[in-house]
This record gives sequence, structure tokens and C-alpha cells, in this order.
Amino acid sequence: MTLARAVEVSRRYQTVRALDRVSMEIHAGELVGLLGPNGAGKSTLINLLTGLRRPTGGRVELCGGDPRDPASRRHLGVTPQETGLPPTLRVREVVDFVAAHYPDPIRRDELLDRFGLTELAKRQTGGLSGGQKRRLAVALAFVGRPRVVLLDEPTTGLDVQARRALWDGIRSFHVEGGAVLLSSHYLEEIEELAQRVVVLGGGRVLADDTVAAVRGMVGVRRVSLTVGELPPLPGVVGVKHVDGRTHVLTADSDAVVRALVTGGVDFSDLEVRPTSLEEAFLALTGDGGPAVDGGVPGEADGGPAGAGPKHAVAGADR
Ligand SMILES: Nc1ncnc2c1ncn2[C@@H]1O[C@H](COP(=O)(O)OP(=O)(O)OP(=O)(O)O)[C@@H](O)[C@H]1O
Repeated sequence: MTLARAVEVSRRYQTVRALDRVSMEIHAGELVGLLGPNGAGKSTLINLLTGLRRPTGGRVELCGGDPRDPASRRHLGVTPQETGLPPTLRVREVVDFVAAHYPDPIRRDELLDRFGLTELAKRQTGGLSGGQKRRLAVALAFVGRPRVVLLDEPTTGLDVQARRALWDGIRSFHVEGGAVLLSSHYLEEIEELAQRVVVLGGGRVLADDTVAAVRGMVGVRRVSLTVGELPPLPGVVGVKHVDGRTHVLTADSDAVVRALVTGGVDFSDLEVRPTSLEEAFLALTGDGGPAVDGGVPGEADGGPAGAGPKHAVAGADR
């Protein structure tokens, strides 16, 4: 069953084309990652699916209807990118307030426990840390026992522990059959949680597949070595220098190794391995990409030439 759908959806803001004929679906029970650099169109897509904005082309559906119709949103839970909480209310009061809007809300204690908020139940939200507020804001999306939850960068600004607490809450909802769309700059997060990943870039869907398949599509490998100057090498997508090691991202690791050997390059400790999703992402989008958590910021030297997404829906340059 399809719970949310975008069909050839476009959205313009004056001269900015935020989304350009985007099609994607979220089915019951799926946990889908929405990945893309700043300005890719992630929030715009979520805003269209939640009925906050209208598409300028194409159509969106939520639970079989128009998301702008309140009846379609009855089974929806959302946490937008920015939220506000009434500062004088206590955590448990905020949960009760939101729960009062639903016919069959989740028990407050259960919700707080799922999201690691039990200890904070009696605290006024104005006194919570930024990360604690964010966890509460995300937990509130689940109060009404939704069928589908859309989370716009739920863990931005959270430390590792808080992020894990949130992941646990999201996972427990998913295990019980709930569908989730979660946008993120954190590729490790998508890898950790999602079955499917939709990669957006420049308002277009660059790929829509399993995490493993997206990595496979890019086909980029990382050749790591200790070396001085590098000669020109075939199929190189990017070069990084980290702690005295040189990491070459390439579409053809065999050709790179052959070129190193035949070119008489003085190198040591050569290692070839598959890319992380982060690297796949950089190769798909062909730019520096977003700030990534715990990873090396984008240092791709060039576009995806030679390593372009073989089966991606659309090239980044279109
Ligand atoms: N209200 C608006 N008015 C004008 N332009 C907008 C508006 N909202 C978004 N945009 C533009 O549309 C494009 C897509 O923005 P969007 O916020 O959807 O991207 P995003 O992928 O969510 O980015 P981020 O990761 O930075 O949140 C950007 O170029 C942005 O500047």
C-alpha cells in the first residue's frame, strides 16, 4: 500500500526550481532515507507531502488523498526542520497536549521511554538543551500512532548518544509496521536505519534504490596509499589527503593500480576497498555535498565524469 506519493512533482519559488519532476513513493512499513546536499529540495518535498505547500507541477498524494485535506493527514506524523515548544510547559504536559488531539494516542510513559525522555518528563521545555528539545519534537510526531512519519533532518545537532536514542525510537515504530521518510545529511544515519534511499540533487531524483544498490551504482572504489606526488590517473572522481595517506576515489581501481605500477610511482601500503555511502553520495552529486558527521567533508576534485551514476535516474548535471 502506498502511503505517500509524488508524481512528476515540480516546485518553483520565483526563479528557483526547488524540485524538478520528482517522482517517488513511500509504502506501508518502509523506512526510506532522503539524502541530499543543502538546497537539494528535501524540505520542499516533505512540505509538499505534508500539505504545507502546493506543487507548481505534478501531484502529491498522502494516504490516498490530497495532503492539503485534513482527512488525509489523520495518519501522518511530522517533525519539520524547525520546531518550537512552549517554554513553560513541562515535557509530559507537551506530550499530553499533543495527545489530546488524537483519538488513540500512544501512552505518554511509553513514548517517553521509547525516545529516552523519561528522566526529563517533569522538566519545563524552556530549560531543555537543544538536543533534548529536538528529541522531544521528534517524539511528538509519533504520539497519534501515525501510519507514516516524515522527519526533516531529525538528528541535526544531536550528539551521538542522543542520536542513538532517537534512532531507537524511530526503529521501534518501524518494527511495529510504521512507515518513515527521514531526510538527513548523515549518511551513516541512512545506512543505519533505512532500507531504501532516495538521493536528491538539484531538485531531481538522482537515485532511488537500496543503500547497497546506490553504492553499487556508483561503483566508486577507494584506493588508499602512502605516496608523494600523484601522476594523472584514469577515472578519478576525487582525491583526499588524510593523516599522511592519499585516498583516490575512482571508477576503475584496477586501471589506477596499473597506472601507479607502470608509471613507476613510489608508493607503499596500497589498499583498495569499496566506498562508504558518503563517498557514493559525493560521486552521485558530483559536488562537495553536505557537512557530514564523523566523516571527511567533501573533497571531490571533479564531477562524476567517468564514474557517473550508471543506473541513477538522472545525472547530477541535468
Ligand atoms: N520559501 C522559499 N522561497 C524561495 N526559495 C526557497 C524557499 N524554500 C526553499 N527555497 C529554495 O529551494 C531550494 C531547495 O530548498 P530546500 O530547503 O527544499 O532544500 P533542502 O534539501 O531541504 O536543503 P537543506 O539540507 O539545506 O535543508 C533551495 O535553493 C532553496 O533556497
